[in-house]
Amino acid sequence: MLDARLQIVEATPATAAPDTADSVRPTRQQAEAAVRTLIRWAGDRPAREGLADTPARVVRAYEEWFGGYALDPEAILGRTFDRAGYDDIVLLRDIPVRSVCEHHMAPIRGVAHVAYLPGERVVGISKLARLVDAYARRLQIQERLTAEIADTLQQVLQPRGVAVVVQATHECIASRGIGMQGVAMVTRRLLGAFEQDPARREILALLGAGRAD
Ligand SMILES: Nc1nc2c(ncn2[C@@H]2O[C@H](COP(=O)(O)OP(=O)(O)OP(=O)(O)O)[C@@H](O)[C@H]2O)c(=O)[nH]1
Ligand SMILES: [Zn+2]
Repeated sequence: MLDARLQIVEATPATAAPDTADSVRPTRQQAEAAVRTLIRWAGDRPAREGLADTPARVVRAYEEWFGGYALDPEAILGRTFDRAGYDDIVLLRDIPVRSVCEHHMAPIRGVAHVAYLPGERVVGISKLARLVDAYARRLQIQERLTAEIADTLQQVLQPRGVAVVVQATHECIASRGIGMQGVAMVTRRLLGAFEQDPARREILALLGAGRAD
């Protein structure tokens, strides 16, 4: 039974319109039609009363969950300030991470800790949280999310060092597949001065997560 349904679904791409090309953004109407398809795939009827407005809601929700594509992470770090004589670690802890795994399109939830050792300039601390959010609200794997946050901060601000740790749970592990709750994934990227002791040891002690030793 399941195989028969799969065959039907797989047969349709032959009739797909050219506007399904990879780089072309569908219209809102097309996106809503795709949601109706998924509702039918789930086994329900998009026309029933309770689901009538669901495709429009889901499409609006996607604009929030995937709002990161419309943001320019480098521009977020555009305004900087003189470091005012401060030259030690700046750390923003427990920045909420709300992302979506690119393998299952299931939620990734957790926190990011973002630290840097200032060069000449510092950045407004809210911008570190905005930077995390701009990359999180895309289809991601945690490794890329971590690397993108660190690399952008290093490239734009050019501090003496950058450290990013992300700790998150993946709904695709918790509610399907292996079905294990409470499993956390920890990723980190240490750049510049944080690549070597003593700065490496200090930042890992401060972060208390993702330690190598
Ligand atoms: N490295 C990495 N893997 C991830 C991330 N999010 C989800 N995954 C994993 O991506 C993998 C995809 O593996 P596949 O074998 O192609 O997919 P699957 O059959 O659904 O795998 P299972 O989840 O084991 O049932 C799974 O092992 C997921 O746990 C992530 O951020 N980073
Ligand atoms: Zn997944």
